[in-house]
Amino acid sequence: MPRFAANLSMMFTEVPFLDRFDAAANAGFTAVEFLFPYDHPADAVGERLKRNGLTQALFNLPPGNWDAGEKGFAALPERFDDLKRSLDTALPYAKATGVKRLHLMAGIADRSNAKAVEQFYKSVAWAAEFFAPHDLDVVIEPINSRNVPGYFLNDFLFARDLINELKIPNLKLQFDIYHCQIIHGDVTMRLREMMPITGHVQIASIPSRNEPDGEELNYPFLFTELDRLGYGGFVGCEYNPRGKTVDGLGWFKPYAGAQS
Ligand SMILES: O=C(O)C(=O)CO
Repeated sequence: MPRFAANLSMMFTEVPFLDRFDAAANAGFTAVEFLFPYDHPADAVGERLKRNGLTQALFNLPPGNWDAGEKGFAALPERFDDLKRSLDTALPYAKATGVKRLHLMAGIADRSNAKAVEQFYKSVAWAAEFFAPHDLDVVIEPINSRNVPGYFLNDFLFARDLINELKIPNLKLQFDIYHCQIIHGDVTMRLREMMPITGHVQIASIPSRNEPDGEELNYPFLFTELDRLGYGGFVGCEYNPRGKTVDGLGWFKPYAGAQS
């Protein structure tokens, strides 16, 4: 049965960030993920996690100025120094939370620009090698162009080829089923193909990005498929609740008893 991680950047936003750990644990989650913890001291984040007996499944490396539209630097040659600094910033948070994987964001850049492609390969390899001695994986995630216009990494096949080409053991794919369905469709066949390189999975309904309980995809089927494929990682609930977070957890009830 999949082990679900509540995404605390999108779920439980009824309460302040640090209180969302308590809320997720009270709702039956044993793991959490979020986008960025950097507004809070690493120790405070680690303390909330441990107090609630939660596992940190994932978080993102610093993206630059998110509110100004920055979405990471990995494909931006002129921001390589910022990228290197972002790895140092994330490390204390990784240590405080015990997380085992970090999402490296690509940034807004044109994939037909050879310099951006070259820089992305370089940054990805640099980050993976930086984190390897700390027993941390780096994951890269294709994101659909409707949610993030201009995002460099908007193609699962490009990500797959890069991972297979670089052959860096701690470099993996973040397979967000929501993005895959919007970009390519044929989600089950792509999960089957890409499972060997997948380090993290995320979910949301399509097209609304709400609870995974209806709309375009049959999630109970996909959860069984993840089990059948032997996926032992986390399934991040990266969705915007339609109303109050707890009111939308009907989909989670059949799985809540088996989350330890
Ligand atoms: O936008 C997304 O899907 C993300 O996971 C950003 O990290």
